[in-house]
Amino acid sequence: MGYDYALVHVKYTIPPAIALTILYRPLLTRLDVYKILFLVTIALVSTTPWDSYLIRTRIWSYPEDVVIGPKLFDIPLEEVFFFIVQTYNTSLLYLLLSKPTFHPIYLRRQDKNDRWKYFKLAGNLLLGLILKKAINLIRDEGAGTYMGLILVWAVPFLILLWSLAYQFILGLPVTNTLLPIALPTLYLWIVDTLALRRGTWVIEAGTKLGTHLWPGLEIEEAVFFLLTNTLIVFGLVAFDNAVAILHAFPSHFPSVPALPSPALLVRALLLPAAAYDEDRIEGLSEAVERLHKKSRSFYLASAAFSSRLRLDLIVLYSFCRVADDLVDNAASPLEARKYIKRLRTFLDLSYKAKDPMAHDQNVGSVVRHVVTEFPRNTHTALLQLPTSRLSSKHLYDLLKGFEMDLGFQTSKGALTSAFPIKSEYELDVYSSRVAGTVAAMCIELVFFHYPGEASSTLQEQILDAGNTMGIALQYTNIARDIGTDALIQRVYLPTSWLKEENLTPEQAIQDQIFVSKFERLRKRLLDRSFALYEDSRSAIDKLPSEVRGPMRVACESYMEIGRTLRQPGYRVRKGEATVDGWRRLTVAWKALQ
Ligand SMILES: CC(C)=CCC/C(C)=C/CC/C(C)=C/CC/C(C)=C/[C@@H]1[C@@H](COP(=O)(O)OP(=O)(O)O)[C@]1(C)CC/C=C(\C)CC/C=C(\C)CCC=C(C)C
Repeated sequence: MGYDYALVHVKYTIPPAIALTILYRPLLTRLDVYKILFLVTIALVSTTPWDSYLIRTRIWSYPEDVVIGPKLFDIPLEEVFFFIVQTYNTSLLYLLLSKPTFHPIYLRRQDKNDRWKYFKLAGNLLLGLILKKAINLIRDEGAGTYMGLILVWAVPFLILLWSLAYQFILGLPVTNTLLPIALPTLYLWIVDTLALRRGTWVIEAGTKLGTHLWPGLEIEEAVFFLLTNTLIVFGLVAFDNAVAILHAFPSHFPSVPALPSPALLVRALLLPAAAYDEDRIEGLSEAVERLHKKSRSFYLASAAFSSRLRLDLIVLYSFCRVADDLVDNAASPLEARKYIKRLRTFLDLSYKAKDPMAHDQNVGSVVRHVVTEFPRNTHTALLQLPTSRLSSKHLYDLLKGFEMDLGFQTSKGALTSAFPIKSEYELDVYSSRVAGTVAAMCIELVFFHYPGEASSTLQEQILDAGNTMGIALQYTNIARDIGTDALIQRVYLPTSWLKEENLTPEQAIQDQIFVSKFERLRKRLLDRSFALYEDSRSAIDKLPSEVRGPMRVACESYMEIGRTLRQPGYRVRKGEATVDGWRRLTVAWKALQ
C-alpha cells in the first residue's frame, strides 16, 4: 500500500478542479450539471471494461506500493477517480470557454450539393483507416498492441461523434474546440511524464512501441490523453449541437424539457440537416449580430443566461431595437408615425394568429404584412418575436412610448419645437413605456422558462420592481445622451426641472451644452436613476436562482454607465463607449458572485 497515485491527484488533478469550479460556479446552470454528469457517466462506463482488460492482461500495471488498495474490476480507485476528474476538468474548461458562444447560429442547413458532406465523408474515411490499422496492430500481438488497444477503444466513439456533430466540430470557434482539447492534453502530458518517471504507473515492455514524444513521455500515453480529451470535448460539442437543434427549431421540437433526455438529444442530432429551417438560422444570426453591434451591456449579459431564455432575450432585443430604429431613423415624423401604425397592425395580426381556429391563415397575413410594409433588413426581427410567450400589453405600451417621441417637433423647417416631457411624472411615464415594458417582457420570459417558481403575488411584485428598474436604466440612458439628443431637437429633461434652473428646452437645444447647468441636471437625472435602482434591485433575489446572476449583470453593466458619468470631471464623448470592456467584465464578474 502507498500514496503515490493519490498524491498525483492531490498535487495535479484536484487543484485545477477546485480552481475551475470556483471560476465557473457563478455561471453554472442545471443543464451544465446535467452535461457534466452525462459525460462522467459515459466516461466511466466506457473506460472501465477497457482499462480493466489492460490491467488483467498486464499491458498496464501499478506497483502495489503506489496505490492505496481498493479496486473496481481490478482498477485501483485512484485510476477510477482519474477518469472522473479528467472528464470534470476538461468539461469545465470547455463550458468556461464556450460560454459566450450562441450555438444555434452554427447550425447549417445542408442540401444535396453542400460541400460539407464531403468533410463528413473524409473524416469518417480517415477514422475508418485508423481503426483498420489499429485492429492489425492488435492482431500482430507485438510492440503495437497497446497503441492498437487505445485506438480500437477510442476511434469508434470518435466516428460516432464526428458523424453526429461534424458541423459543430468544424464550425465552432477554435476556442470551443481545439483550445479545450489542447490545454488539458498538454497539462496531462506533463503530469504523465512525472508519474511515469516516478514509476507511479508502468507500461509493460513488449506491448509498447518504445517511441517517446519527449523524454519520459511514451507515445501511447500522449495519444491516450489527446484522444480522451478529444472525446470529452466532442461529446460536449455534440450535446450542445443537439440542444441548439432542439431550441432553434420549434417546428420540429415544439416543447423541449429543461433537461432533455438522452433519447431526445439523439433524435435532435439525427434530424437531417436538410430539414433545418434556414430562415430561422439566418434570423437568429442577424439578431445576435444586432445585439453584438448595438449593445455591449446586453450582449455581455446575454451570455450568462441559459440557452433557452438567452435565445428568447436575443430575439426580443432584436425586435425592440428594430422597432426603435424604425421610428428614430424615419425620414420624417410622418414616416415615423406610419411605422408605428404598421407595428401596431403587426401586433394585432400576430396576436390574432395565436387563435388556434384560424392559425395558418393568420400567420400568412402576418408574414404578408411584414414583407410588404417593412424594410427587408427588419423582417426576421419582426417575424421571430416570441409572441406566444409575451403578453401583448407590454408591446402595445412600448409603441405608446415611441409615440411620445413623436411629440418632439423635429421636421425640417418647423418654426417651433414641441417638448412633450413637461414634468418628472411625464418622464416616468415615458420611461416606463420604453424601458419598464422591456423589463416586464424579460421577466415574463423568465417566468415562462422557469414555471412554477414564483406565486402570482410574487410575480406581480417582481414585475413592479422590474418596471422601476427599467425606469432607472432609462434615466441613465437619458443622462448619457443629453448632448446627442439635443442635436436631434429632443430634450427629455422635464421642462419643470429646466425652469428651476431658469432655462427652457429651446435654450437647451440652442446652446447645446450650457455646461455647468447641464451637468447639474445630468446629476439630478443620475441621482434619481440610482434611487430607483436601489429601490428595485433587491427584487432580483426573488427571481429563480439561475437567472439572478445574469439579470444582475444586465442591470449592473448598464448602471455602470451611470457610475462612470457620475465620476467628477467625466465628459461624454460621442461614439465612444462610456464603460471600457475590461471594466464591464469586472462588473459582470462581481454581479455574478
Ligand atoms: C440580456 C438581456 C437582458 C437582453 C435583452 C434586453 C432587451 C430586450 C433590451 C431591449 C432594448 C431596446 C432596444 C429597447 C427599445 C427601447 C429603448 C431604447 C430602451 C432603452 C434601452 C437602452 O438601450 P441602448 O443604450 O442600446 O439604447 P439607445 O442606444 O439609447 O437607443 C433602455 C435603457 C431600456 C433597457 C431596459 C431593460 C433591458 C430592462 C432591464 C430590467 C430588467 C432586465 C429586469 C430586472 C429585474 C428586476 C426584478 C429588477
